Amino acid sequence: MAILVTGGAGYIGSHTVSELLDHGEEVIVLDNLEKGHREAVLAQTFIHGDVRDRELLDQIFRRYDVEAVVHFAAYSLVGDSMKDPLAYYDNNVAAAQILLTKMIEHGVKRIVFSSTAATYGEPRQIPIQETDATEPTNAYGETKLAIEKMMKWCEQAYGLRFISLRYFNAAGAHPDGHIGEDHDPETHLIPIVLQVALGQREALSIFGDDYPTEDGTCIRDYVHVMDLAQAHRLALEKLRETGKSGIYNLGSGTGFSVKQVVERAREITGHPIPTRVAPHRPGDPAVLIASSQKAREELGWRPQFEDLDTIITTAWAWHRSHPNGYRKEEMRG
Ligand SMILES: NC(=O)c1ccc[n+]([C@@H]2O[C@H](COP(=O)([O-])OP(=O)(O)OC[C@H]3O[C@@H](n4cnc5c(N)ncnc54)[C@H](O)[C@@H]3O)[C@@H](O)[C@H]2O)c1
Ligand SMILES: O=c1ccn([C@@H]2O[C@H](COP(=O)(O)OP(=O)(O)O[C@H]3O[C@H](CO)[C@@H](O)[C@H](O)[C@H]3O)[C@@H](O)[C@H]2O)c(=O)[nH]1
Repeated sequence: MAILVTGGAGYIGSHTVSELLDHGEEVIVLDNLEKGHREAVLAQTFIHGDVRDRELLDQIFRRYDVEAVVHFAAYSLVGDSMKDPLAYYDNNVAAAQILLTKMIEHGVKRIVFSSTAATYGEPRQIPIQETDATEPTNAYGETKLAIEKMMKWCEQAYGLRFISLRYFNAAGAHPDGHIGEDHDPETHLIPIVLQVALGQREALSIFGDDYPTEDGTCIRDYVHVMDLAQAHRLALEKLRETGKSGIYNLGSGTGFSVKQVVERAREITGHPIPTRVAPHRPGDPAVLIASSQKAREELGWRPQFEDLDTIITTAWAWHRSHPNGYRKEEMRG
């Protein structure tokens, strides 16, 4: 029996595929490579195609004995989603609707889904718990929440079993150094900070220093990508063993401001990392910090790379050895 991983050529998907392979799972990756990288795909079976391609999904589900789907494929940028929400409804909500339809048609009833802290919006309490109100402040979070609700109704109607993992801010790289984060254009804080340290950018633009936080910059909960990968493996096991659906936060439980991240990166890289203050980015909540107690208790999640220094150190090792991401050899050659 195989696990179908959509978006397995992307950042979190590729690290999760690595984790699943290390634990003896058979993995099939489906990715359209719009954002992902062929070089990041560690699975033996790679299908280059789109989740919205109904015929392709029919072929995949007919040909392979798929036990469960891990669904990463999506658009995932807060700022982008405010400029073009319809693209997010198409690639996130419509794509999930097609995927779920085909899963149900072919009798595949287990899914682990990449959800997000952005489903909560501006939190009413910190740390955020799964039972807290979900009022997204950006279109991206809204699309992920819509998919969670779609899965809930599919459970009632068709017996789908789902685990939705609401990640906070994914960061870091595989400790082996062979895969890491490579988005183009890069918009995420930690890789941008490290690109400044590498001399690829002049300075970091801090999106607002007048938020209601101690130093005025946004606070986020950074969680190591390998810890996210572990949680997906455990979620699959949980679905197999209990058949119980659920929603789980995944974060470290500790928040760091943009300025604090820059400070730690200065220390670790030995580079001054200049910054300048820029306007707020639309859709950004001031503070997002997770309570991940439920994941620890019910999934048995045990993060191994919890502190920010480990996150930045593994990311720095990847960026230094792959200054142009997966295009390293090509650029040199
Ligand atoms: N990076 C984060 O901090 C973060 C936090 C919370 C949730 N998430 C979610 O985790 C998932 C993965 O995020 P990531 O940072 O690895 O992003 P990513 O862009 O690196 O990976 C997404 C992958 O999906 C592929 N893809 C997108 N649309 C597709 C489609 N229609 N058909 C086939 N393939 C398609 C892309 O080519 C890419 O390889 C996303 O669903 C995202 O919303 C990410
Ligand atoms: O050049 C930059 C980039 C980011 N930031 C700030 O840094 C923080 C983190 O930003 P970023 O790394 O872009 O992540 P988020 O916008 O918080 O979103 C990430 O984390 C969310 C969960 O919290 C996920 O849902 C998203 O998919 C993922 O992109 C935010 O306060 C940004 O305003 C800057 O100040 N300057």
